[in-house]
Amino acid sequence: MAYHPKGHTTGAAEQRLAQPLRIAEIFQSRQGEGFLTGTESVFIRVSGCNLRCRFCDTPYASWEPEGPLLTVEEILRRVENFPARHIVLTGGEPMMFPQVVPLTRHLSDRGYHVTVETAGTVYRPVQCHLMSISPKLSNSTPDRELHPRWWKEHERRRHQPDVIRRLVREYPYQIKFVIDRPEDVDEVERYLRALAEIDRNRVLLMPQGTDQEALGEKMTWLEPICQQHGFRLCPRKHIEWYGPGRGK
Ligand SMILES: C[S@@+](CC[C@H](N)C(=O)[O-])C[C@H]1O[C@@H](n2cnc3c(N)ncnc32)[C@H](O)[C@@H]1O
Ligand SMILES: Nc1nc2[nH]cc(C(=O)O)c2c(=O)[nH]1
Ligand code: SF4
Ligand SMILES: [Mg+2]
Repeated sequence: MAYHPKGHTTGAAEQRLAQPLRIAEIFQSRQGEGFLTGTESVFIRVSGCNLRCRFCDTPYASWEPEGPLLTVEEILRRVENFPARHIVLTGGEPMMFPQVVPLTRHLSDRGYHVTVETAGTVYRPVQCHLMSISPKLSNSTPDRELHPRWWKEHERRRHQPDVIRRLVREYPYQIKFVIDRPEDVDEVERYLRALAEIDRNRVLLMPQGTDQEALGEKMTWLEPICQQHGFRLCPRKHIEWYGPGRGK
């Protein structure tokens, strides 16, 4: 137990909540993915992830987490320097960190619309208006020979059906699957059969890729697959608008 200046003690949970968060970047851009595509938003990218996707487009927030440690108060101050009224809390994996609970509460109290981008492996009672879940399929697993430890941890952690069930029960949501090969859609269908509570109208299929060339090639076969299966296509518009790279 730690001494608290107001005269009472604080427990370990309270102490963790007061710890600063590592933040890879805070920037304003247009939401490029999902139901709110096109909406001007402030992106808060938390550094650190419990998974290691082979294709992760933000390795500076997962494989090699970067950025300064900022308190919730400092994050709120920085966010208020931007005009947008929508927030996208992303990462890395924001739901790993208990501080996102007070952060989302303060943002919502200040009138922001809050989207949380998560792989859906950890539950926390955040206060958000859209839970944007991107469950990780088998195509995300890193190479077993190159990364034996992360191969094992990734496989153990990536599929948490009880967390997904709770998130879709408690929040307005969208589900974005990353599709690398046409066969991945069979895995999506098996996934949705096993989690019958997911509404197919809320499912989007997103091509795997970090540049417009790769995304464009995959969309030639993904678009007709989406039509056949009745899923929405999620083209990752920010890459078309701004190109690859950080902070956009
Ligand atoms: C960097 S992740 C951060 C949030 C959370 N860790 C997650 O994976 O949902 C943000 C979004 O980018 C997607 N993503 C990451 N790398 C990608 C890639 N190479 N191609 C397509 N989508 C990708 C994720 O699936 C997720 O929807
Ligand atoms: N423009 C833009 N839209 C996004 N939507 C989700 C993103 C993310 O990295 O979570 C993202 C991003 O990084 N940039
Ligand atoms: S879960 Fe998200 S942030 Fe983590 S490695 Fe996968 S895509 Fe990157
Ligand atoms: Mg992104």
